[in-house]
Formats: sequence, C-alpha cells, structure tokens
Amino acid sequence: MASQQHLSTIKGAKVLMVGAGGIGCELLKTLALSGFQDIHIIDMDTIEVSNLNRQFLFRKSHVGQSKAKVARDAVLRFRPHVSITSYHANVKNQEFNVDFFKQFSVVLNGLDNLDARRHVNRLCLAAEIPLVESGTTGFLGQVTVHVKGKTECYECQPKPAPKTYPVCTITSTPSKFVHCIVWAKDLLFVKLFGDKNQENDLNVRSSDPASSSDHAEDVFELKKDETIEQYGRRVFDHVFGYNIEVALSNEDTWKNRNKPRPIYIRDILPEEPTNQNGNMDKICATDEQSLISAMTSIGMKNPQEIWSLMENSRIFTEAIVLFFTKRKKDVGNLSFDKDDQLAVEFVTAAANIRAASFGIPMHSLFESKGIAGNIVHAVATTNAIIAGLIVVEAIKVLQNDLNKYRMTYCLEHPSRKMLLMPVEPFEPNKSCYVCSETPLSLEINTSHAKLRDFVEKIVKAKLGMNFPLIMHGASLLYEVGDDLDEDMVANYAANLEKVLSELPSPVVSGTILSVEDLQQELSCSINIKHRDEFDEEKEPDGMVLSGWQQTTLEKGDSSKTSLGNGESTSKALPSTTDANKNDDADIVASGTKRKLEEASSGVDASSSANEANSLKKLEVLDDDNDLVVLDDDGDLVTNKKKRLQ
Ligand SMILES: Nc1ncnc2c1ncn2[C@@H]1O[C@H](COP(=O)(O)OP(=O)(O)OP(=O)(O)O)[C@@H](O)[C@H]1O
Ligand SMILES: [Zn+2]
Repeated sequence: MASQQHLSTIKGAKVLMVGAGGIGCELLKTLALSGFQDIHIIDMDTIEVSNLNRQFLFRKSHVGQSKAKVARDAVLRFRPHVSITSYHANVKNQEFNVDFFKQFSVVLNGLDNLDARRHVNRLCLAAEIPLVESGTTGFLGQVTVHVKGKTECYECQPKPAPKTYPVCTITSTPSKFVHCIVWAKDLLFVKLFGDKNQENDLNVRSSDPASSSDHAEDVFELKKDETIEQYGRRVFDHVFGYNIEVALSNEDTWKNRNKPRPIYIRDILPEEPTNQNGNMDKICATDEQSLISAMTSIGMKNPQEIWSLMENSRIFTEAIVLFFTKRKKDVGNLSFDKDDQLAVEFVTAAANIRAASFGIPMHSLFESKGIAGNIVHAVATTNAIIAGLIVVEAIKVLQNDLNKYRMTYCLEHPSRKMLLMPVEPFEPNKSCYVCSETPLSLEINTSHAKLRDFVEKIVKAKLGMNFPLIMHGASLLYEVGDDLDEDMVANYAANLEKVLSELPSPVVSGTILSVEDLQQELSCSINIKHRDEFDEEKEPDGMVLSGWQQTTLEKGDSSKTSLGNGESTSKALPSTTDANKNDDADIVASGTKRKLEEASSGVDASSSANEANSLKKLEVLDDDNDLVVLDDDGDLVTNKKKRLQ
C-alpha cells in the first residue's frame, strides 16, 4: 500500500517514458495504476503483428499505427483522468533537447538499443534529471538507477564489444552453424543484393592467387545472355563448388580439420528447362514485399522443419529469382533484416548449404532467423516484473531516497530462493568520458586515415554522437547542423575526404582534438597518437580508442553486476554474430568499485573489495553458456541458461 507521502510524490511527478514496446506497455499501465498523473511517451515505431503477443495494449486492428499513441489511448480507456502525452518520434530528434528533458521529474527507459540508451543517458546528465534504465532478454532482466553525481551513469561501465569472428573462420573454416549464418548474411547476401562496392571477403583466397581472382571478378554480375535462374545456378556453383575447391587446394588448412565437400547444383537439382523470356509471374502472384516468399512459391510451409539439401538449394535459387524479379528496385541497397521474409529464407538456405558442405548440422528457418537476428524470444512476465521494478525505483528517486536505490537483476533461475538480485548502486566512474569528462586517446595512422574514418568509426560509432563538432585548437574541422551556410557545408565535406595530417589544421601525433555534441551537451578531448600499422583481425577499424577501459576483471573480486549492454528490451543482442553464445544476456561482473554508501560515509575505498565479497557475485565463465553465481559463502551455484530454441 502506498503511503500518503508516496501518493503525493507520485501525483506531483511528471514522467517521461521512452519506448512503448514490451517493457513500455507494461510500464505505462503500471504507472497509470500506481497513480501517476502526468506521463509523456516517446516511441518512433508503429505496431507490428509480431508485437501483439506481449504488447498487450495493442490489438490486431492497431497494426501500422503509432505505438505511443495507441498505448496512450488504451490506457486512457481505463484511467481517463491521467494526462498522457504521446510523441510518435525518435528520441534522438532535435526537438527533444536538454530543455525538453528538464521539464520532467524522472525519465524511464524501455528501449531496445544501445544507441538510443546512450543518447537518453547524455540528455539526462545534461538536464540533471534522474534516469531509470531497463532491459530484458528472455528470462533475464535488469533495472538500474542513474542520478548525476550520485550514481554511475549508464555509460560508466563500457558495454561488452559485439562478438566478432575471425575473418578466416567465416570465409574459409566455419565450424559452427553461426559461422555459416554470418557468411550468408554479411558476405553473400550483401554481395548479391547489397552495395556492390562494399569491400567483401567472400572469395576464398587461393594458394595460387592468379587462379581464383579472374574467375571471381564478374561472377556476381548478371550476364546479358543468361536468365536469372541460370545466374542463380552459376552463383551457387561458384560459392558452394568452385570456392570450396579453391579452399581445398590450400592443403595446410585441412591438416587438422575435416575437409569440406564442394557442392554443385547439377548434382542436387538437375538442369531445369529455363524460362527463356524471363517471365517469372508464375512463381509468386503477389507484389507486396512482405508476401514475397520463396517458401510459398515452392509450396513449403513449416518454418520449424529442417530442409533437405535439395530443398535448401531450391529455396536458394528461387530467392535469387524473386529478388531479381519481384524486388528488383531493392537490389543494390539491401542489408539483412530479420523481418524481411525473403532475406531470411535466402540466408537460411545459403547457410544450410554451406553447413552441409562443411559437415555442420543444418537448421530450420525458425532457428536460423533467431541466430541471424540475434533473437532471444521475449518473455512477457519478465517485462512485467521489470516494469514493476522501474516504478519502485522511480518512486525512490522522486523521494530522493538515495540509500534505498537499487540496481535489480532478474535471474532466470532463483538463486538461494531469490529470483531478483538487488545490488547497491555505485558512485560515478571517475574515468567515464561521458559523466566525468575524462580525456580519451586514439591511436590512428594520421597519414592514411581520413577525417571521414574518424567521424564514422570513432565519433559516431564509438562515442555515439549525433551532431558532432570537431575542433583542433581554435580551428573548426567539422560540424553537423541545420543552420550551416553552403560554404561551410562544402568546406566540411572537403575536409571529410582529407587525411588527418593534410587537414587545414593538420592532425598529427600529439594533437588534442576536441569533440562535442551540441544536442547531447557532451564534449570530450581526444589525444591523437600516430601508429603506422594495425592488426587487421584484432583492430579492424584501423584505429584504437582508449582511456576509458574498465579495470580488468579479477575473478572472485567483483562486486557489481550488469546485464549485457542492454541492447534489447526483449530480444536483440549487440552483435549480429553471437546468437549461439548469447553474451549479451549474460550477467557480467565489473571491476571492484566503491559502493555508494561507502563513498558517502567516507569509508576507505580499500575496504570495498572485502565488502564486495559479502555481496552476491555474478560472473560468466568464458566460452560457456552457464551462468555462475557465487553465493555469500563463495559457493558456486550454477544455472544452466537456455540456449536459443
Ligand atoms: N531512438 C528511439 N526513439 C524512440 N523509440 C525508440 C527508439 N529506439 C527504440 N525505440 C522503441 O523502443 C521500443 C522497444 O521495445 P521492444 O524491445 O519491445 O521492441 P519491439 O520493436 O516492440 O519488439 P521486437 O523488436 O521484439 O519485435 C520499441 O517500441 C521501439 O520503437
Ligand atoms: Zn559515466
């Protein structure tokens, strides 16, 4: 029962919710039923059929409508006097600036991606508004509290980098089905239907370089005198036959590995009479993209069934035909999307044929989609629990009840009868570049890397800036904004194409660049260090940003937990390549830090490590799918996590 004090806190609060999906629907309902009177919701999406199983404020008739608006209308039906304001918009839009955030008492996130979460974190810091952050992945979930100057911000702990695989594992020596999926969606799919100019390591390197390169050059171009079916068969033979033969010629590779077998389409699907006039209308009677399906056109229905090699080969060639006939306008611009049925069919078939070649078990379309889209199926109950916890923390935050704030982790299996694991929050990380303005350093080849590389790979991808401004001393090198005049735009565009050391104000070793995002009110300085060479596999960006690493984790010396990078409120993992291992859903321990209470009561930081031992500790064992929980006595309690189904 809420006390009088609780009720007046709740009634006087103005709350911003970001995200009206799985967590958001639960959250809006719980806020309204708890007595909150003034709620604003931002969500950029429209309702999809796949949302209906858990986003209970939505009905089939709402498909295609704004989530924020429909959620508002649904709640107003049972709480008509609550003021609910909806925005069908991206929270990163400029209208949601620091002044907009300042009007709220607290911000509650129910998002599904790192990018938006980081953005909201920065606006909350700049506006000095508390943030309650959340995420769920299947049975796992978390709610964390972030109050400027008092607790860690959302970015104080660097998020685990997306899992990547060595290039040669993907191109030459796959040993797991996920390797075949990555090959199919990131290399083959892109090569056939995406941007042709993108660098793509699809062709296997031969021990005799001359032998493969000629063959590879125009193999992915449709020839004038061939039908699309013939083209599909030729691509099939190239990637599953010829490339495998080339790979086999590198004998050293196979000394300690099983050799793959080349697969040629004539052995699987005997030559069919080709449709000379190229009229494919018989294949698929619809033009609506969502209904264009190779499975439908060849009469296969069950996505849970594992197709035979022949069926995979038929889907493979059929999907190529459908892309080049029914979706011709998309070809050249596509990147893999888990909600694109034809893309999922193609990737499943291609991955399975490659798996067959390498002696790896094949998978159904349903399983492949899960792996390719990094889907952990959402659990509505987890969303409901997490939404309840968000409201509990929001009330504490509104009451300024600092000592009662908790980061709460929802576990898959109860540990010592506890399903929820509350942990005291930590003070801000002094080396966090977001909330503590710590300088960063960047190793980069200043004579090769262009300003564009720096902007794309560091400023946007790593630092998550939206509207960056880059300065070298007093000289402005680059800026994004709506109010720039033409000359400036041209000047910045020219700068983007220059290598760093040849910029009007040259960027060389020792230069300190100042990078700012005006919308996020975030600025940081980056100390440039020139380096000639980078390891292609380990440092694929060709640059290394540092100065903001968390302390190295020592086993058994961890006192705080965080659940992945919170990429999803319901499913997605950070990497598109890591569905099997599901790192993002793992609970990982961070380095030892002082607890908030110790910090505020002046207890020596060195005691925190001992103190930490009495806390519940969670740790993931590398390369294992087990969640290992150390209880108070340091005993291991091992919980098997469910693999993707
Ligand atoms: N930048 C953003 N601005 C506004 N809303 C966002 C932004 N990024 C994500 N969201 C919203 O956050 C919500 C997250 O909800 P959820 O994880 O349940 O995803 P979903 O897209 O509804 O479901 P699924 O992807 O599993 O089909 C979505 O409704 C999404 O539109
Ligand atoms: Zn921080």
